Amino acid sequence: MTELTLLAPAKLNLFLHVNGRRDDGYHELETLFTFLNYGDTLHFALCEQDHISISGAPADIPLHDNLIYKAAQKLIPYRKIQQGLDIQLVKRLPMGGGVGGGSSDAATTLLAVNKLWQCGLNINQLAALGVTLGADVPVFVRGLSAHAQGIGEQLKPVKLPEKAYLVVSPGVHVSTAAIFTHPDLPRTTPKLKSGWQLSETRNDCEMLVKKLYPEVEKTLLWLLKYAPSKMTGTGACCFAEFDSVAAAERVLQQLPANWQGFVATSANRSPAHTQLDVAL
Ligand SMILES: C[C@](O)(CO)[C@H](O)COP(=O)(O)OP(=O)(O)OC[C@H]1O[C@@H](n2ccc(N)nc2=O)[C@H](O)[C@@H]1O
Ligand SMILES: Nc1ncnc2c1ncn2[C@@H]1O[C@H](COP(=O)(O)OP(=O)(O)OP(=O)(O)O)[C@@H](O)[C@H]1O
Repeated sequence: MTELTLLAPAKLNLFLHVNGRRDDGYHELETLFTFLNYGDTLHFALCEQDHISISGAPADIPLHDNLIYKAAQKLIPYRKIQQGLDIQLVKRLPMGGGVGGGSSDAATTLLAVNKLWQCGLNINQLAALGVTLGADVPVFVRGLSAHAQGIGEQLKPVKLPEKAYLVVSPGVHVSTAAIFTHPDLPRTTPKLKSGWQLSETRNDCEMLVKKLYPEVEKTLLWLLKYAPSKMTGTGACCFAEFDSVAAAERVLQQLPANWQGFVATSANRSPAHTQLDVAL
């Protein structure tokens, strides 16, 4: 195999509870991850030059800071093929949107490059490399919708009803680090007890982000007119849940002009994994 094209799907946090702060500054979380059949596309090709090049990346991310580059670098010690990589990125996911775009790009890179360079690492090894790149990377590497604890890396796969989602990006960039270091973030939600229901959950970051970014509050108020809605991750994107793609599309048609949105179905298995199975 010399080339691979894979999706780097979006994730949604169907809820996000902050249970406490650890000594290293990271937060103990409880969250429910699902994947969407929508995301960035990454094309990987082996090349003769021993380099890693990326085309199509947003201009404001220097090559060495790109999580795609960092993920490929992690695999260099394991490669069996002395060839470089030319990577093409089609960026669709809003950055700093809470849909995990950078983390998903990193995970898709680990999955694809592990094959192209014949590294032979298993999923546990790739997830362990992934968490050094970001707390959200392991769920994308493992590729199963999951209930997560720890910093988001302790994953228990769960089967969720597959729904249609309208995801709206209010056009503001929220820094995950800024939210997690803010003094007003609530950090004391108790762990859910067994038998918990989604109706008893929420996104603990939502109130603070709405206060700091009025556009996020406006977006949620607008979506709530049509369907149950929440913010994902630390924002800024918000999502509304529908029983059909057609119902979600009807609301997308009415989206105010200054907001971006997309409709996608959820998936219990990451589309990157499904595509990888087909390619192998
Ligand atoms: C909020 C979520 O999107 C929920 O899925 C993730 O937990 C964030 O995952 P991520 O973007 O991959 O996070 P990282 O790149 O590891 O960290 C970004 C910033 O968020 C903080 N952070 C992240 C995850 C976590 N459990 N506690 C934290 O306090 C980190 O200190 C860091 O300053
Ligand atoms: N390939 C990449 N795609 C997007 N962002 C990247 C990438 N590489 C590095 N980054 C950096 O990571 C930051 C966070 O990007 P990302 O889109 O993952 O945010 P997010 O959706 O809020 O993530 P999360 O939900 O995991 O908090 C960006 O602001 C950017 O500086």
